[in-house]
Amino acid sequence: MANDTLPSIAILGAGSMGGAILQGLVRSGQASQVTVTNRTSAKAAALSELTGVTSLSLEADPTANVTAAASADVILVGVKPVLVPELLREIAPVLRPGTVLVSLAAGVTIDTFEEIVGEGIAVLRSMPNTPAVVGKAVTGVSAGPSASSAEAALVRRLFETCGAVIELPEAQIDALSTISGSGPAYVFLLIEDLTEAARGKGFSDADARLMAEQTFIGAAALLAATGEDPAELRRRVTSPKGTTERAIAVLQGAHLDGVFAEATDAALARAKEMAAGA
Ligand SMILES: NC(=O)C1=CN([C@@H]2O[C@H](COP(=O)(O)OP(=O)(O)OC[C@H]3O[C@@H](n4cnc5c(N)ncnc54)[C@H](O)[C@@H]3O)[C@@H](O)[C@H]2O)C=CC1
Ligand SMILES: O=C(O)[C@@H]1CCC=N1
Repeated sequence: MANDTLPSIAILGAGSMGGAILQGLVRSGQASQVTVTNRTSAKAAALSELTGVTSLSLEADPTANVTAAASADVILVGVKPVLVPELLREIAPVLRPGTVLVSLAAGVTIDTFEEIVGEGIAVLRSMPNTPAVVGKAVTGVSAGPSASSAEAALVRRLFETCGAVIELPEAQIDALSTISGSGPAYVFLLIEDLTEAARGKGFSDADARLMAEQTFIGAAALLAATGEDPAELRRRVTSPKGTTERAIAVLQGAHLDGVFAEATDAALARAKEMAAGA
């Protein structure tokens, strides 16, 4: 329905994250017009097959970012954090009053955006994650002082095409990033390590992958379908005096909770370094 379609969108730097959002958006059927940019023509070609997507490369057209930004109502900035200021300086001259500018970048503040693009442009900061590809992202969104509540609602709607949205103050977005932004990588690491444990018990690569991966997929689907507390679902696997109990004791003895606290603290410290320009 026309009312459900989103205004025109540009994704500048449609790599792992920008490309995941692109796929979620296209999958939702709510994107009317999306233009994406990448450095190389090969990357651009890979995205040009998607319905309703115009895919440009800097290799073929060095003004691609300016072209894409000039035609969009909402611009997602998906380049690496270190490249953000240069990209903003490049597009600033073609931004129109009412353009909504959304950062995907870790550790780049709304202040940095506003300083470069000036007044009249609504700036919001987001922290999505790659399950956006399948519409199962978690995205944190912080609206800057320049963004109206209608603009914040529009950005929320855009990210809801890719999954769940949490609105939060900018002061908390780096902390959210350490959980859900980076989180898929933690899950994949656990899957890799469980697969390795299966290989170590003599299973073929194919069987080891199947048993580890399908266990994660099945457990996540069970959690989603039942809405039960994970601790309760764990209890249902852990028979008293049984085998799981021994394995859980080892994992808890290794202080997995402390390891996660330490890992997420390290990610948070890195976000602060990045915001300071390191
Ligand atoms: N990968 C992830 O899971 C997440 C990444 N982010 C943020 O997303 C941003 C991008 O990260 P990734 O997607 O992982 O990196 P990536 O390297 O996969 O994607 C960046 C893309 O930008 C393109 N690019 C480089 N220079 C460009 C330019 N001047 N103009 C247009 N395109 C250009 C490259 O072709 C590349 O495809 C970062 O700021 C990161 O902090 C945020 C949340 C999660
Ligand atoms: O690793 C990074 O810096 C980005 C932000 C969260 C996930 N990937």
